[in-house]
Amino acid sequence: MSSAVLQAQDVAARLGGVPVLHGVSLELPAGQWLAVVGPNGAGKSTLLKCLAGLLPCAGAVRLHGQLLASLPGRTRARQMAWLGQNETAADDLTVWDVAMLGRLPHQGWLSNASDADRAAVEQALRSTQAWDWRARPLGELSGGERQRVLLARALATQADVLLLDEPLVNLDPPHQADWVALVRALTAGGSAVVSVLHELNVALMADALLIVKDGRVVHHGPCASPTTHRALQAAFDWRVGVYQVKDRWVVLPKGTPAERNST
Ligand SMILES: Nc1ncnc2c1ncn2[C@@H]1O[C@H](COP(=O)(O)OP(=O)(O)OP(=O)(O)O)[C@@H](O)[C@H]1O
Repeated sequence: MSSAVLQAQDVAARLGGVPVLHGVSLELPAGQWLAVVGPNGAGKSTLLKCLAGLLPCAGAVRLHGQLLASLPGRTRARQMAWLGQNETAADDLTVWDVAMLGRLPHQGWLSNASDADRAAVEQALRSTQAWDWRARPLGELSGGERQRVLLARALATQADVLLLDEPLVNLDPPHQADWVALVRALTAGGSAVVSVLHELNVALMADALLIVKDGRVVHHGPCASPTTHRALQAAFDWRVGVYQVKDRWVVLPKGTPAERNST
């Protein structure tokens, strides 16, 4: 029996009748941060939606060992939180109410929010520094502020698996750093996080990198491994370089053919 909190076996998906994901398998242990990277159109968001059970797919996805398809919707929503790409949310809802949406899987039909719900929402809003805006309508916020509120909604669920599609969109560098610290705190507490990221420098701070290209996993390995770095450069047609700066790995675009030919 696998100890993975999330497991995908031979997952394949079609969009508009076109196959876009082919035979993806992965295992995510508790306490791990997995970054999913790859070129535009590679199938990263499609994979994340399949893992979340938001898109019909072939193969099997298991959450805590149970087939996702066999889990009641509320159970699944309590165990797995979701932040989608370009999410729309009702702009006239207050920040507080948007974050409270993350508590819906915990609430009874038509029942009021409990003390536990309110405490979870406060903690989530404070952890993304969105607490001060709690009475403001979502529609009044900037792109980055809005993203932090939507992240708080996912955190308020207190799920132990978080699936986040481009969570850093619109976040300035200090808030990207805060996001990394938040993810580290979550994984230290035993949660597992899967994040689709275009910010490769941040992705290389994860525990493991899943590189997707043309709908297939071309590499899955530790972020510090030279094999992973080579696979990352290959996935981007050697148009990026991976360099060590102090104790970090950074990725830089290679502009000219001469740069591309250099190591
Ligand atoms: N409704 C659709 N019908 C056909 N193809 C689609 C449809 N929606 C998406 N696709 C295609 O599926 C592929 C995978 O899309 P997906 O959004 O998963 O890629 P991605 O890796 O997340 O891309 P990006 O980095 O640009 O966000 C793309 O080639 C996209 O054009």
